[in-house]
Amino acid sequence: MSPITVAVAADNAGVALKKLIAEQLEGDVRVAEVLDYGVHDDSDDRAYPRLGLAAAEAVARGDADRAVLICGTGIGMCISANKVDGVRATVAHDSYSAERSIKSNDCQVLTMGSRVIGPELAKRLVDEWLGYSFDPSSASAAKVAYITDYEHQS
Ligand SMILES: O=C(CO)[C@H](O)COP(=O)(O)O
Repeated sequence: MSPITVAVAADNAGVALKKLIAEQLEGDVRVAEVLDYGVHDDSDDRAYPRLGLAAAEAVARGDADRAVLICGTGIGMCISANKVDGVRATVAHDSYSAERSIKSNDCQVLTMGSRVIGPELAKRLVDEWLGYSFDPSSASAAKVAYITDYEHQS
């Protein structure tokens, strides 16, 4: 896989973890570029959908290949990102879910909760997650296509 562009975003609950994840991504040879959609410090109290939607829209436009979004639980970021056409987002705080989010579901967006997961585990999951890719010839592809078809109907 050639190096990819990863968007990151967080609300003020997740900004400290986002900084750690962004630093790790910037030092990873599998990542060509990190696009940071904010917030940049915890005095910025913009609500999570504003940040998460901006990053998810970057994925939908093709400006980013993937995104890592962080709030207190990861849930609000996940709900927000999934509202953007063509974006599949998941909360994952364990290795197996992070893996299957790519291999089964072709998710472009991983969300995590800074109040749920510790920084070292979060960094490890992101490292593993970068190593997975979706196989469009797999049996999972038709299942994901069903979701995309539904999205295009509405
Ligand atoms: O975790 C969040 C949303 O899922 C966010 O960081 C905090 O949201 P709040 O509990 O509504 O303030």
